Amino acid sequence: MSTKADESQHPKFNSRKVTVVYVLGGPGAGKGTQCTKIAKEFDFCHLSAGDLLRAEQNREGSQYGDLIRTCIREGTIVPMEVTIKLLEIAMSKEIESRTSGNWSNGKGRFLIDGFPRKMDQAVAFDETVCSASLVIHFTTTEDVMLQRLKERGKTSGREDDNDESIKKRFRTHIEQCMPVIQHYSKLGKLLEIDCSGSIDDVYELTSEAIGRLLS
Ligand SMILES: Nc1ncnc2c1ncn2[C@@H]1O[C@H](COP(=O)(O)OP(=O)(O)O)[C@@H](O)[C@H]1O
Ligand SMILES: O=c1ccn([C@@H]2O[C@H](COP(=O)(O)OP(=O)(O)O)[C@@H](O)[C@H]2O)c(=O)[nH]1
Ligand SMILES: [Mg+2]
Repeated sequence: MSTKADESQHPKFNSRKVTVVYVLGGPGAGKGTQCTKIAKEFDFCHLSAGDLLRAEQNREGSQYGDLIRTCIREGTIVPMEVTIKLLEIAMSKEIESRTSGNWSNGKGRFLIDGFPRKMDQAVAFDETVCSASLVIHFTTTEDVMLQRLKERGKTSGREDDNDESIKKRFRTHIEQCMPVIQHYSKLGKLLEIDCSGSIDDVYELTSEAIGRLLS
């Protein structure tokens, strides 16, 4: 994978054709869980930035494997060029592969889960790939997130679902991700959803918001 900038006109996807929803929230808030459900009901493509990074980390021949592994373990943010390129490639592939229904004529709907987590990524993605239509922020306490991560850690096999990494990820969320959330709040694109309740309760609120966006 090369991160060399291409020379096409920016942004790559027109936000009137391609609907992008960023899904943010602290580690363990339930972003992935809600995105999976929304993608099924509303014909969105769910792209988890973390999953794309983990796949790139494990890809034979990747020049970014060690960098990604270190960032994930330390709970820091991988340089934006890497993550943006992975997302852009995944979006292009999905649009090319779908030719009917909501996706005809190069249209598309994407839930971008766990991205952008830092201001530089937010500005660069909006300007060069696609401007987000909506930003969902799942909010709850660190205690709730910690319990969920501990439970997930029993089976996830993730190198960052341990006490030390979790502490660092909480700090990164406050220091790097909260400014992104404030940025979208100022732009009037932010929707905060309390995710303290059950998966079904949170889904009810989330699906209502997506329904409004698409209506
Ligand atoms: N509303 C909820 N109530 C209880 N557990 C939840 C809820 N949402 C998600 N979980 C569980 O918490 C863990 C973290 O959820 P996940 O979707 O992976 O969060 P994130 O992607 O934000 O880190 C998973 O084990 C998931 O099954
Ligand atoms: O845009 C992103 C998204 C994720 N990550 C890294 O990937 C890790 C795991 O992200 P993921 O979204 O999978 O974690 P979750 O919040 O779902 O637990 C983060 O802590 C970061 O180190 C990153 O660098 N940039
Ligand atoms: Mg996740």
